[in-house]
Amino acid sequence: MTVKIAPSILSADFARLGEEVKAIDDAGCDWVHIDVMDGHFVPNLTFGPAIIKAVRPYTTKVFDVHLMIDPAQPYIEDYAKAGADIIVVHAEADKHLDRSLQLIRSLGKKAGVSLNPATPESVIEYVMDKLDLVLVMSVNPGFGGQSFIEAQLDKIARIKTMIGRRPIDLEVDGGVTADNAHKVIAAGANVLVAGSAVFKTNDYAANIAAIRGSKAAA
Ligand SMILES: O=C(CO)[C@@H](O)[C@H](O)COP(=O)(O)O
Ligand SMILES: [Fe+2]
Repeated sequence: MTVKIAPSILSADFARLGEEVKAIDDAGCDWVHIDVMDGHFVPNLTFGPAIIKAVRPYTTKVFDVHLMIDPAQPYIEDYAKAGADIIVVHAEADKHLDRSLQLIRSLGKKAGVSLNPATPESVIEYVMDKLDLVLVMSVNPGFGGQSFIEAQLDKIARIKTMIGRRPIDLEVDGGVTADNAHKVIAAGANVLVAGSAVFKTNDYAANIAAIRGSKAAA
């Protein structure tokens, strides 16, 4: 299975965001992960659609937009127009998840749902046919640089079983590093988000390659 790496630009230099997006593209990333936070669903504030639109010309790679906002539904169209390719809403922030997923697809975008660490996988059982991606949060959302919550490995494996042969990506976000990525992949993930592990040094290509090549310590 080919694993995709989606660097989170939450850890990029915001003063040079366009150049940073180009740099991770040049460094061999697969997708660009964009963390949208509202200071309400999560205790932090980040980008709105205007910033996404501004950095869109710096790469042709997939924009994977992780909406940590409540409510999300009224803003979905704005993020679609700004240049998102995948729009991910949080199950906990959406009273009408089924409707949001339908809306995202009706705008011609891929629809994803994200689950906080304490949220059970059962919330996606009746929307499987409307999903293109499931994002398992392996930290509590809001900040980069936190430690991976090991209990999520079991949830990743359960969701992998639920997905079966459906064409649904299984993305894992939070605390993913070259040291633990192999466990996340073994549990069933095929898309890894990494913020601090990619942007920690200037050699983004080496950092991405290290996550891709992650192996258990001998
Ligand atoms: O959605 C989030 C945080 O809420 C993530 O996308 C983080 O930005 C990942 O950062 P690291 O844990 O990899 O540093
Ligand atoms: Fe994220």
